[in-house]
Amino acid sequence: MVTTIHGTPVVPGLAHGPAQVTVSDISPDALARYGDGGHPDADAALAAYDAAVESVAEGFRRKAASADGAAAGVLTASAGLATDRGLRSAVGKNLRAGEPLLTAVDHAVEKFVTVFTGMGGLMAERVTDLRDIRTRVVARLVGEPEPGVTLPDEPVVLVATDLAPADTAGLDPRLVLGLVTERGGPTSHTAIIARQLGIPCVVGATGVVAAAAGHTLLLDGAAGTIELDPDPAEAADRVARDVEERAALAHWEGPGRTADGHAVKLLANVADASSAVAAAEGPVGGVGLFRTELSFLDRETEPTVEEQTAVYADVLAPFVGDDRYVVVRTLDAGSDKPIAFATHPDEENPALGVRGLRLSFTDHGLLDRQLDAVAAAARQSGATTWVMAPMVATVDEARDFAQSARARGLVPGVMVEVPSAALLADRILAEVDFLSIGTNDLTQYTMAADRLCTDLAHLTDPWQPAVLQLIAMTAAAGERADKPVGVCGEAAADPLLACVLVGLGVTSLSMAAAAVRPVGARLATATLEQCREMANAALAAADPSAARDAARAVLA
Ligand SMILES: C=C(OP(=O)(O)O)C(=O)O
Ligand SMILES: [Mg+2]
Repeated sequence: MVTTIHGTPVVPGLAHGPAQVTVSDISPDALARYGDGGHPDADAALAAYDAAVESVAEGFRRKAASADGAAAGVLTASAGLATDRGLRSAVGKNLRAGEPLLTAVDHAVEKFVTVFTGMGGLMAERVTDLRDIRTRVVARLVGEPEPGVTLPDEPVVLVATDLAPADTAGLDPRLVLGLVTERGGPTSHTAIIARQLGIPCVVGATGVVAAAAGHTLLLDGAAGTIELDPDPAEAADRVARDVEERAALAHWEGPGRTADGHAVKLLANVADASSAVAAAEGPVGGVGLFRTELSFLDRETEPTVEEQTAVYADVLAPFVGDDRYVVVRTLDAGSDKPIAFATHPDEENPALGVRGLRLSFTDHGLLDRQLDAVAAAARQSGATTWVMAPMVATVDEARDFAQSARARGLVPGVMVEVPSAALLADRILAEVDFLSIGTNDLTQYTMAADRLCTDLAHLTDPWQPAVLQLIAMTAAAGERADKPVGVCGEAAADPLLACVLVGLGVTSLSMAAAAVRPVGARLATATLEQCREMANAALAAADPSAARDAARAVLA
């Protein structure tokens, strides 16, 4: 019987290939097994060191050959550092003094670390590289895979405990057919990058690292499953059908609607002018979330109104006309998005602290100046512009924001990210013109689980029935008030969940531009009645996995 491991599905698609296991630590068992290495003398131990170092350096050289610019330079320098003669002679000296090989390497590297640290500046920065080289050499010696992502020669399914941003950013979808991690949730860094690259991905797959090495995997990014050594012919057949289906998705051109013609606005989440220009080329009805704070991550001081106006106008400009509109979110500084000029320092618990709209409690000028800039950018560009506030928890907050926005001729809305806002959706909608549900934070606050905490990935899952219930309440309030209620968290990018959200009554879905076609194509296969059935089935399920199965069963 085929062994199947379950995780959280993140990017739909099938991937079939050998597992390449990426580890961040060398297992204590492997170190213990290696012991003193059993080398007959110092020369034999040094020869083993040379062979390990050469493999590590060769790995760096291969990576450098397929990288460009600064990355290639760094990798070539690492290859040079690994084979450094001074380091080799320090290892040799320690061996001749009677140290076992692993200790000799450790002590030699630490000696160089001390020297480099003392030199300061650029040399001190190489300390991290030195320690990375030591780990790689030790891994080679004890017969474990090198930590970090090593570039595969043939297409693989990449398996890791977790991936660093630098590891994921450079992944080549032609060589990495699929991605599976033990840790991380749907909003983790790995998930976001995989979605952008369109690589089928499952996260939170407990036990996969230990189980996958040496096996061929069939990863199903829609079901969240990883099958070990499936029947090759059957797997190849399933993958071929999936490739065909995905190719069909790539041709979906909108507009967003269900199979029976119920219209749903499909919008893009953007961070700056270049992502706005790219998104505008796709089949989107506009922007459902412009995260303004991301333009100011490196600013020490608040940008002037004129500076802000220029930034916002560049994002608005590509969306003028064609019934398109842009929802600008005011600064969501604080917690996971620290902004030097706005974030309150030294908070005990920043996720529950002064973030988002709460910054205006003590500094209303910050919000006023931003709204002045958004209004000026709207006039300059001629784009239909809505504004919304993040982290709204009370009706008073919504009213205050709406007054400030309307005074400048802007259409006001608020995000529903805090359960209190969902519970009070009717009363909040009496103050504003639309709601946008931020499922990333709504899930975090509903489940009391830090969205960045990889150990709680099963809780930070928007398929949690409690989260779906709050979305249902919010959408129902929108229907009663006849005002739009959208979703702009990562949940909107999940094609199956998108159908559920529409069934719950959500009127627009905003997501990474790369997700729009798969979501649009899936939505076009379900009638509104089926979406409602999926929503009811998901709401009634006991947990996220049962909710997914129940929703899928409606379409089967
Ligand atoms: C869209 C959201 O906002 P952010 O991810 O920027 O916090 C959200 O919380 O779902
Ligand atoms: Mg949020």
